[in-house]
Amino acid sequence: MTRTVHVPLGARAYDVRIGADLIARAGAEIAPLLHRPRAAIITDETVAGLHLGTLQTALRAEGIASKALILPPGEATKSWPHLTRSVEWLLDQRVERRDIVIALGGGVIGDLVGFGAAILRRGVRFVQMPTTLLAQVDSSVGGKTGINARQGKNLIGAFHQPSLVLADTSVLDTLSERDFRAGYGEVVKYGLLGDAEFFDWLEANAHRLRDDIEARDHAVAHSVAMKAEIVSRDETEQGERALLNLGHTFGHALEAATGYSQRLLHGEGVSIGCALAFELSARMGLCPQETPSRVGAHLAQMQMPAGLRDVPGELPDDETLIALMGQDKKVVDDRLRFVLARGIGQAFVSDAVKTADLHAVLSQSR
Ligand SMILES: NC(=O)c1ccc[n+]([C@@H]2O[C@H](COP(=O)([O-])OP(=O)(O)OC[C@H]3O[C@@H](n4cnc5c(N)ncnc54)[C@H](O)[C@@H]3O)[C@@H](O)[C@H]2O)c1
Ligand SMILES: O=C(O)C(=O)C[C@@H](O)[C@H](O)[C@H](O)COP(=O)(O)O
Ligand SMILES: [Zn+2]
Repeated sequence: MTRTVHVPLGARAYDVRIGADLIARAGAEIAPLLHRPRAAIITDETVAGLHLGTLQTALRAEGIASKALILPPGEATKSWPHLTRSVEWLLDQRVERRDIVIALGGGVIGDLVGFGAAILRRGVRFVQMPTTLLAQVDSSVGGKTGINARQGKNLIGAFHQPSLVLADTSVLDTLSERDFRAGYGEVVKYGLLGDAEFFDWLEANAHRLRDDIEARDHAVAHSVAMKAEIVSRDETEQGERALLNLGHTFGHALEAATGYSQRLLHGEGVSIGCALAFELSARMGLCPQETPSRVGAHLAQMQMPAGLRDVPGELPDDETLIALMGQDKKVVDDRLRFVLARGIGQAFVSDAVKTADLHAVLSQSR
């Protein structure tokens, strides 16, 4: 069964199609968007080895010719050199303003290619074909695109909505345990930020997501529907959309501190960040201590990292981590703003965090 979530953004509205074997049906899904029968695909080496052939065959079956650029896998690819390489390759392919670029891969490829599409000839359309759990529940939807800087995560980018998202949930079978688990960090985030019932469901069912396609499709579709609702009300993060950043002030600082390396994946940073945001909320008297304990118990049950102690190797001191948080895009007038919570599913944005509480939460988790 294929589920469809519509993202109602007026002239930039699009569908997110979710279900098994969508890559094999991609030609028919994409053909109506094309003005001429050709498409440029950008992907990474791992995904190319596993799924590019299926995509190109599906396009060919509909008479669509395609060329592919294959980039190295990993967070380091979300950087200037690979942006330059991608955009220059697209220009070499003579991709025109009415053509379509396909991003086939995880959040790294989606963010990079989406940004490339945003700036190519001042904006060409693109299709997200997310192949990780993280990309299917989060990064392929909502139009945040960009690359990392030495100074911080996603600091160079643009809002550029895709024209279509095809989330083939069967491709998650080939994902490593670690990447699947990291993606779960963004799934659990939705329950924690705004849907206590979904968190209850995850407590009971999350262990089934890896092997049970029905449970997986439900979790992906529910997450995407939540994101679509928030994004449709606040496309460019003037307010409510910041809730989707739960856990990210901590997580992004940790990713920068570990050099965007395999030491800490984005979803792992988000998992740690969510745990710390709830600890901070309890310390500030916003919610009872039982709430972070419940969050921590679920993360432990799912074998998710939940503290600084779970990051392998040395981390910088608290001052350095807090300085890294200073580059967060939620900062206003030099003041950090955190997503905190009054309970599970009751997140809000606050600029009232005392540095002493921040230090206490960070050092307690080392
Ligand atoms: N734009 C947004 O709204 C948004 C939201 C969340 C995260 N992000 C960004 O997403 C990125 C993380 O994305 P990610 O976790 O998907 O990482 P990723 O793109 O690096 O993918 C993780 C790994 O899985 C491999 N892979 C991908 N699909 C596979 C498959 N089906 N089978 C086997 N291996 C596969 C990749 O090659 C890679 O090695 C971060 O840069 C983060 O900042 C963006
Ligand atoms: O879509 C959003 O909005 C999010 O915040 C989703 C996050 O999971 C994602 O990691 C996003 O890229 C972070 O945004 P940023 O503005 O803090 O870079
Ligand atoms: Zn994220």
